[in-house]
Amino acid sequence: MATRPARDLTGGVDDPAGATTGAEDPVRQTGPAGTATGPAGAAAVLTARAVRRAFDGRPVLAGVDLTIAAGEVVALLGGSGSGKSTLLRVLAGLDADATGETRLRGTAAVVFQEHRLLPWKRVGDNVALGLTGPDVRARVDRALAEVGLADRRRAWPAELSGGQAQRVAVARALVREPDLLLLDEPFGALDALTRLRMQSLLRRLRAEHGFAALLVTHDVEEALLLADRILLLDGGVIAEEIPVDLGPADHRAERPARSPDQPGFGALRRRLLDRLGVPAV
Ligand SMILES: Nc1ncnc2c1ncn2[C@@H]1O[C@H](COP(=O)(O)OP(=O)(O)OP(=O)(O)O)[C@@H](O)[C@H]1O
Repeated sequence: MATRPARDLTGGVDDPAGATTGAEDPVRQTGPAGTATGPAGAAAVLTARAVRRAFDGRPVLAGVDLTIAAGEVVALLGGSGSGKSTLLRVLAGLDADATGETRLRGTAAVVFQEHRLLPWKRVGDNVALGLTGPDVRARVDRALAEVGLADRRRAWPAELSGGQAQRVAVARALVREPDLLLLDEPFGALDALTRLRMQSLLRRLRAEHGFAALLVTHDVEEALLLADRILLLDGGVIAEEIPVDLGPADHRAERPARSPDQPGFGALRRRLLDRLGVPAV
């Protein structure tokens, strides 16, 4: 039984700028989230219950439950093939074959590891895809300025570096003023320095816009620096929930408020790596 989703999911796979979930989607998507609350007592921006997905009869998601509070940054960790991307696609409304229930309050936008820009459209037109209204140009300009690319509106995607293209992908998500950003390894393909810059950009944008985020990452350190909470996906379920008890991530700060050198960081890092089966070196 499907209900019409009260959500506007954009930046998706099939239509990078305008993917909205269909009414036929068997994941029951309802909204608004009503009285559901997240762990901190804040209203939930996303609630998922009993999400299941199998491929060729093999269950990958076997009853995932999760809640993300408004403004909360949650990292999703798990071994390779544990189903992180599958879960993110389901939550984004991009998987018609999953079952369960998701509730989104507001708007979500997705950023993938690959920028997924349309090569035949200029940067500004990529960001504007699917938007309507008299102020589209102004919104696009603002979003590009926020990611530091105000001067690249008329560039072609092929003229951009990997990091710049990923910034455009972030602008394309941002311009939709999302309540929730779904990030699937968004910096995974970037070199280490660019990755740090993108993490810093994400922190600044999060501070300015207050969106919640679900960040799929392989990088335990990235999760510990950015997230309020870490979810571990294992055996098709959220096997563990780890509050990041290292002080607030404070996304407003110029520099990361947390550091790998601070007390407790190493122990938490080791615990997560152990949990992921990564041997100590
Ligand atoms: N379209 C598909 N058809 C068949 N199997 C799939 C499909 N998509 C994902 N799978 C399988 O589901 C499992 C989970 O894949 P998924 O990409 O969600 O894992 P992941 O945790 O994101 O992995 P990684 O960390 O390596 O990116 C894998 O075994 C994968 O082969």
